[in-house]
Amino acid sequence: MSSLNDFFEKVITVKWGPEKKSVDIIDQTLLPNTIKRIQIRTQEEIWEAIKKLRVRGAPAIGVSAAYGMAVIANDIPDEDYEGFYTKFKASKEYLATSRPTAVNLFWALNRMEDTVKANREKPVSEIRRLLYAEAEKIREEDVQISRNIGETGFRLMEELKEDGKELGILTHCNAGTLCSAKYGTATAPMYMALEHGWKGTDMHVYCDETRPLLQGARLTSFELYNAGITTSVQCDNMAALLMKTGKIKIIFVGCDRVAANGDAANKIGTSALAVLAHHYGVPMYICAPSSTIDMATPTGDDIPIEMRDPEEIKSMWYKEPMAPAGVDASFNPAFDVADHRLITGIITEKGLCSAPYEEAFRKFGIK
Ligand SMILES: CSC[C@H]1O[C@H](OP(=O)(O)O)[C@H](O)[C@@H]1O
Repeated sequence: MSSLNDFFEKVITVKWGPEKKSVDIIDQTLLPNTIKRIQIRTQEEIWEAIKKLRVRGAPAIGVSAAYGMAVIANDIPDEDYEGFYTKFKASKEYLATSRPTAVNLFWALNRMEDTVKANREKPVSEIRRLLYAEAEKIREEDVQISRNIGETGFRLMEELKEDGKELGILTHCNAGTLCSAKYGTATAPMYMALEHGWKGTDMHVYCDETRPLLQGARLTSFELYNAGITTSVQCDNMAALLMKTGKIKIIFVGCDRVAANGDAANKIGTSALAVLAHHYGVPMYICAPSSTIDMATPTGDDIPIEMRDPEEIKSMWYKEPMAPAGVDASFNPAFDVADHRLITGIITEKGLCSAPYEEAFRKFGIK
């Protein structure tokens, strides 16, 4: 699978910049037409990259925040612990304000801070080294987490595959390599299918374009096409007819935060997909690294939903604003919550969770 790994290398979301003094990310706002890598170093540059979705997707936000804290810590001049930690914590709390929904951001930042606090007796120079190591550990863990999720998802695909027919799969937004360290979450089953010998034509991935920022059309179809997987894009409002006409046999989506009861926050439109999938009897799976499951959040009603600039609806991707001057876009929530009662299963790296979800999470040791 060298060509696929070559592609993954080309679009790797987060890696060290020169001499590890910056974070090198692919600027996803320019994809698919321009593949441009940028180096970010200061807390302001890292905050802006997350806020503007130059790097995006819960796992990738976590990894980039971890890498970001390592390079920020490297630039803190203080050699005394108190001075170093004070500046470190201020930067950590600043990065935590970049986006509110993806719990991976906070989980990764806390894990970096824990690394500092656990080694307070060591020289600051050693703490800086340990922060780089912890960031790389978070990244390496994400690769294996994706593979585990992918293997479980692939087994579900195998159960549905009919000889000689392409398996119709629907995705929403981008939960692919561009939202993670390598294999993604919702796309990991497709990538594992290729590793298990499936041909790209054994499946057909229908990518919701995913208004307003078009992560599906711009990013997921870009990934899957380059992986040689049959893929097409459709308007979000076409998913119902695809399900009604039997084209979709399974749905895989990512998530930004899963509540303890299994309610899953994901890109806006996911809750509608869950209602449609339940109505048409199409199995729908949330692909969720356990770091995205937040047992401290009881239900989906408690998940903070990021409200973005409504201008993204009116003028993004249009030569001219789509609505008459003076007509404002009403609101622009970046996420909504799929009701746990409509979700067929939640695929974690520890295994497939079925309802009742809180019980299933606890059985897998998810705290
Ligand atoms: C598995 S993370 C992918 C998840 O993140 C996306 O949001 P955004 O592009 O705004 O970062 C979307 O919700 C994806 O499903």
